Amino acid sequence: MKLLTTAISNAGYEENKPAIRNIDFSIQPGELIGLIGPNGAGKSTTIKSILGLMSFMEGSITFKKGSTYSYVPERPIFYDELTLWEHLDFVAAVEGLNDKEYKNHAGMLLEVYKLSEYAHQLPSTYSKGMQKNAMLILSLIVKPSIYIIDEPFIGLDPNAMKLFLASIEKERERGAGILMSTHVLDTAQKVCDRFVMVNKGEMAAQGTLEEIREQCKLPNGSLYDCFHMIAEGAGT
Ligand SMILES: Nc1ncnc2c1ncn2[C@@H]1O[C@H](COP(=O)(O)OP(=O)(O)OP(=O)(O)O)[C@@H](O)[C@H]1O
Repeated sequence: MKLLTTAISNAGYEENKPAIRNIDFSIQPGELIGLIGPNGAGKSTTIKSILGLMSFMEGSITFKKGSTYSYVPERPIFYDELTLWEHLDFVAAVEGLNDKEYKNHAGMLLEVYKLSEYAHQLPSTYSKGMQKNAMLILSLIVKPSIYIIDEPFIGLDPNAMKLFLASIEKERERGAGILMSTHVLDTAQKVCDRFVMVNKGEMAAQGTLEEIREQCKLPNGSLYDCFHMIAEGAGT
């Protein structure tokens, strides 16, 4: 039972100028997939294709019937004039969440992420890490089937990183599937079930670390070694 299947023949920003080609993978319930690749490889373009934001795309993106998703962008985006609680109320209204349930859930998340005392302030007054956590809370209260998370680790202190990993672990146990793009390879190696490695707009390797190692012919390599092999076309 797949939550999401991508079969992107090509996608780009201008007609007949594909930025990515042949990106085919799927996400199962409870899986955490790492989308890995050097700068400019096509990770964001892959995410934009899944979100239906590319002007030019051939192929298909198939969500399991009834699936919902939350997208967590790398750089948080907020409404200038709404406090965090007002953002939470807004998301709850749009998603039709049960009032009492979401308020309890949001209160608990604000407590965990140490944002309770800031919840009635504008997120624009928060630090970068606080903004990132606020954005995450807004996605968590929806309890979607799928999370699409762009570079979650940048700007998080070690404690916030631990909290983030605990939150996504809980969501996986609930059966959510997660696609996460990141450059933080040592953490990705520890937490992801499978990887999709893109390079120069194409899928260079995919699978478990074991499968990626085989595809890169680096039987004992780390994810970083495999990344380096693919990005530079070099050995370890
Ligand atoms: N808005 C845009 N208009 C035109 N070309 C773009 C645009 N955004 C990205 N590209 C091109 O698409 C290709 C893939 O870029 P993409 O942003 O998907 O890479 P990425 O893997 O997310 O990189 P990074 O790790 O640096 O964020 C690059 O050649 C880039 O120049």
